[in-house]
Amino acid sequence: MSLVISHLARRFGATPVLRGIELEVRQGELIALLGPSGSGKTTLLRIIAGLDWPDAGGLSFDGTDWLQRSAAERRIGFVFQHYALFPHMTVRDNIAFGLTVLPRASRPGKAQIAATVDRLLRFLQIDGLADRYPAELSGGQRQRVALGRAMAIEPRVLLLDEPFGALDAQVRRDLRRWLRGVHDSAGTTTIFVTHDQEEAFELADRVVVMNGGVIEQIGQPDEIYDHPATPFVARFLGLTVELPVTMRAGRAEAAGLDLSGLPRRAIPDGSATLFLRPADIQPVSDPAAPFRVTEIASTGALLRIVAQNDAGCWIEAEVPRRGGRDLRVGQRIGLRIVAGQIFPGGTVPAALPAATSRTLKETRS
Ligand SMILES: Nc1ncnc2c1ncn2[C@@H]1O[C@H](COP(=O)(O)OP(=O)(O)OP(=O)(O)O)[C@@H](O)[C@H]1O
Repeated sequence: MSLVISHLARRFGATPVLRGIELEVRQGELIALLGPSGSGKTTLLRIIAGLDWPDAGGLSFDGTDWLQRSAAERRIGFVFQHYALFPHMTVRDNIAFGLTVLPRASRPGKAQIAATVDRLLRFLQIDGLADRYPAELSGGQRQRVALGRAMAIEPRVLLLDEPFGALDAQVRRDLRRWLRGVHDSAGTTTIFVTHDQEEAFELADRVVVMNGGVIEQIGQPDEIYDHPATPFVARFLGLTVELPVTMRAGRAEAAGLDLSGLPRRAIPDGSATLFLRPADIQPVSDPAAPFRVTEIASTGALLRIVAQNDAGCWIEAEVPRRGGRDLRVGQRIGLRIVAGQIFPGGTVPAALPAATSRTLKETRS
């Protein structure tokens, strides 16, 4: 029983917002749609819910064409960032709502609805709140109730649009763990939208990275984190240092950098760009090296090391505080690169000397 999205396209006026989306979500999976603002995540979710319609493409569930089915017929549970619980109803009545408005033929009896709500209240660990009104709840408690309300109708697919977006960091973390537990025990198929990487990576079985209405990459969190498929995904996931390198027989080379730790890549000879995280750069004391430490700053557990070469270009590395204790401003260092992703072609301005680097921050400013 999977949800299959094929060649889906949607435009608003002349602006394409979804461009050929292909995605299959398996029964019981928890999928995160991750991407910057405006990448089309909510539009995709609304189309799945039956609240909006594509201009082209298909959407089916368990072999049934959902584009021929109304929102109600699809039996979707939807939780929004600011879920408007009914203020004049208790938590219990809010959760029961979806069941009480079902068509008479499929509506359970009163006693059955009460039993379902009781079960959900216990399951979601909010039974102590059953008789409160929404105004008497914290933001996190409200979102738990909102999820209860969405789950009461036993949805085929549960859709969550930035459900924890308005909550503070600690509550978000607690709710994430809680949601993962709820998802696993209930066995629902869940798709949630977020622009928070940490949330997507901690929660999801698979992450779908979107940008400008297309899917840039689909994969398990580790797979995407370690092997971003495109420069966009690399930058989005924090590989913010971009170095021009030259490929020779699958190996990257750049003067002043030790790239021998990187595995061989099937990339044609010629210019390429190495993307990496500041933590992937290890400074090594070397009096003959072209880089000199210009700045050492503490960010708490980490030291941020800025080094500049004789051509005046700089690179930023992050090392654990203990590992960087012997570094001094003015010292010459070699830079050993321990991980990174290489894409063919140069994305750093060609005017930069080949042996140098800048962080994206500088490149963009
Ligand atoms: N009803 C509409 N009419 C016109 N343009 C729209 C409409 N709905 C969305 N858009 C545009 O479509 C694009 C994608 O919007 P969408 O809400 O799907 O993005 P998103 O990735 O969910 O962004 P966010 O994280 O900010 O919610 C945006 O540029 C938005 O302005």
